[in-house]
Order: sequence, then C-alpha cells, then structure tokens
Amino acid sequence: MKRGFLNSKPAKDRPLGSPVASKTDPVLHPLKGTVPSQLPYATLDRPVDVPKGYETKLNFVTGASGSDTQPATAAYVWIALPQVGDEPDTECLFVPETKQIFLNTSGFPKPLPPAPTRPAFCVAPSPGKGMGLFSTRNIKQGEIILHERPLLIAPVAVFSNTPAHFSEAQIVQHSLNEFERFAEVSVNRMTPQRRAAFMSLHNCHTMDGSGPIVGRIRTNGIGLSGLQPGLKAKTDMEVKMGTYSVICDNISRLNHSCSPNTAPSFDRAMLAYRLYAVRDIAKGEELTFQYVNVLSSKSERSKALKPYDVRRSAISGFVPTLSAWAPNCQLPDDWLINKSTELLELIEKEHLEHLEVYCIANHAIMEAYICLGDSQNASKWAARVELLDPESPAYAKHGLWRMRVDENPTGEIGAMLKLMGEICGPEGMKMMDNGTGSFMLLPGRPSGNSAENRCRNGQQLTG
Ligand SMILES: C[S@@+](CC[C@H](N)C(=O)[O-])C[C@H]1O[C@@H](n2cnc3c(N)ncnc32)[C@H](O)[C@@H]1O
Repeated sequence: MKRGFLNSKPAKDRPLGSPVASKTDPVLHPLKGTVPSQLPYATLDRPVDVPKGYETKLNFVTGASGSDTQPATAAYVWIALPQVGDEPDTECLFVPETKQIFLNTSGFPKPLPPAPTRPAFCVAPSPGKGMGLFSTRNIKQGEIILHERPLLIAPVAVFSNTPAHFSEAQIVQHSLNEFERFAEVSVNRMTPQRRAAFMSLHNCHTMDGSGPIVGRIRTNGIGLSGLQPGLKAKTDMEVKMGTYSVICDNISRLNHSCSPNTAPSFDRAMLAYRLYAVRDIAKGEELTFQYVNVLSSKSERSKALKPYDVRRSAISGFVPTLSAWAPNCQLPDDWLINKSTELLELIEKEHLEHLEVYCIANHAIMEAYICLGDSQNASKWAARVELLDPESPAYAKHGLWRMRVDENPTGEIGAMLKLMGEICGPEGMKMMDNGTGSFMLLPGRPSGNSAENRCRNGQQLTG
C-alpha cells in the first residue's frame, strides 16, 4: 500500500487500518497506547449507537490462495501462517505490508523442531497469580524451554471510522467494539482446539468495555514491533501501526517477575517464539518473564504494571449504587445485578471479601431484585445479608418494592427515587451520587466500620 493512498478517499469510505490519518480529518480515531495493556478503558454503561455508514463493513472475498480472507476494502488481511505441513498455524490479522514481511523473510516458512517427548514445563496454578508455567526438571542457563507457534497475532489497535460528534468515551467504546469485530473473525477461523485454547486464556479486562476477545488480547498479548517497514514511522501513532500483540497458549501463561528466569525471542522465519532460560532454573520453579523494563525505577515499573492489576483497579473504581441505576430508565433492568455480580466475582478471585464493597455489592443485588418485584431472588441474596423469607410480607412493605416496574411505586423511598430521577435525569443523579452511592442511606445498607458490617454469611459466599 502506498503511503497516502488511502488519504485520498473520502473519510466515510476509508477502510480500517489506513496507516496515515489525515490531519484535517477529525473522524478517524485510533485507539491509544503502545501495548494492549495501555489501551484506554471505556466508561459507558450502554452500547454506542453508531449512525448508518460508520460501521466498517466486513464483506470478505477469499484470496487467490484460498487461505486468506480479505475485505473488499482491504486494509487488513486475515491469514493463517506459516502453513507448513500438519503444523499448527497462527491466525494473523495483518496489514498487507506485514504479511509481505513474513513471506519475504529468508527461510520462511521454517518448520518447528520436533516436540520433546517430555516437556520441560507444565501449566499449573500459581498462588495469587492465577495460572503460571513451572519447570518439570532442572534447566540450564541458555537452554530452550519451548518453541511455540502463537494462536493469534493482531494489531494493538485498529482504526475506526467514528462520527465527529462522538464524545471521548463513545470513541473509545466504538473503537473497542470495532477491534472486537475484527479480532472475532480471526478467532472464528481457528481450529476448534485452538479457539478453545484462546478462549480459556485469562481475561482481566472484563469491566472496561473490552469484548471477550479483545480482553484476552489485552491480557495476554506480547508486544512485537517493527512489522511495517513500508512506513517510516515519524509519529507515535505510526510506530503503533507496526506493533502487534502475539497471543500464545503457553507463553501467555507466564507471570511477570522483575527478576525473571526466562526470555522469549521471536523467530520470524519459523513464526514461533523460543523461550529460553536466562539462568539456571531448578525443577518445580515458576517460570517468569518481564512484562516491563526491569531496569526502570521502582515507581516507573509499578506505573507500567498498573494495568495488569486491573482486577484491583476495577474493584477500587466501582461501587454498585442503587441510585445510579434504579431511577435511570436508560439502563437495562439487569444492569445493577450484572455489574454487582461481576464485582463479586472479581473480589472473590482476589480474596478481598473483607472489603466493605463486598457487602455493598451483595446488598445492591438484593435491592435490585426488590426493585424488580422479584422476592424469590431477592430472598436468595437477602439470605446473605438479612435472611428474609421470600413469602415474607416484609417485601411488599419494603420502601423499594417494585419501584423499577410500577408506574407509581407504593414504597416511600422508591417513589422518592423515581421522582428524583425524573427531575434530575440520569446525569443529575450521577452528579448527586458522585459515584459513591452515599447520598442516600437506604434501609439495611451497611455503613461505617467494614469489619463490623461484614455479611453475616460471608463464609458461605466464598465457599
Ligand atoms: C498474561 S497473564 C499471565 C497468566 C495468568 N496468570 C493466567 O492465569 O493465565 C497476565 C495476568 O496474570 C496475573 N499476573 C501476572 N504476573 C503476576 C504477578 N507477578 N503477580 C500477580 N499476578 C500476576 C495478572 O492477573 C495478569 O493480568
């Protein structure tokens, strides 16, 4: 693709992946960030309405070789490489220049070496870190531990054609949605086993607007740069255009260490990673590699690692508030239940059930069911906080009873919340609430000392 070629097209027709965005064109908004973990987080609670003509069409034609898939407005190609005998292939979402780089690499396609009869590693749980890789024998410094052909190589971001009136949050969400659609094509092209392996990878981007595939790319992608030499990168954005994320079944299971014992090196001709030991490793030791520059200062390292701590950031960044949802008819009826359930799962994964927000999330689900007039489910959740019988007349007397489903709720608090919602609108409610849920003390809501207010059945919840 010639530099500037795509710029001559009207913005509306411009395909994704145009490497150079015209300075005068305000409608193309690339994702920011150089590595997947630095992509921005979306903050919208509902889907972005994309006006007609702005969703990129994925109308494919099959390439001459029958092996690659190409949209009619080709800015990206979906191709399986390197196609050596019965060996596994990597699904690649490439700009055409990147595909060419691989095809032109001397020695490409180079077969993988025969797999050892007894692998030097295994995948096993690593306390506090999810899964990890461990050595199954003593490994000498410099020894190759494994060769691995990736499951997927995808750009760190795709360009999306975005209406000029979109807010920053809408741009981010729209870009994430478009990235998800593009990456989904690659995942659908995988063999069932490789797709299952991809989907079983860890995803810590579950609450930031990323779809399930982009979330996994962002969690597990290893950065690979310099794959677009046709473009002499002058700007940060152009550098990013040649940067890809590589997602592997095994190597992506490596956890981070600031004193790692392995390093991966990418062999372009083989289209595979080689993982080698950087020092002697004892049998049973966890294999680690560095996610960040280990020679940077402690504060720089912790800043760079922050996105990997997304579970904790997500937990600290969200309090499920009844007032943010109950009077807001733009949010779906199951919004608070889903958000609180996701939060509970994160808290349980991090073993942080002692936090007050754990109690609050349980409570929020119970209250949401009360607002929906569902005493059966409210009771299930109430059992964790207050042990109510679903037949209890207490429900009908509850101040929030059916406030989401009745035009004129009988409960005092429900009626008041509804009225406030009508007067202030969703934005006004958000401002009052200030994201804390504290502007109004609802019946039974835990407050004050978190230790004293722990759910009575906390033990049962974590089991
Ligand atoms: C690429 S995955 C590594 C494999 C992952 N542990 C798994 O279960 O599949 C990255 C995620 O692993 C976890 N992780 C990696 N290194 C860690 C460390 N040193 N301490 C705690 N968690 C870590 C974080 O949740 C991070 O988002």
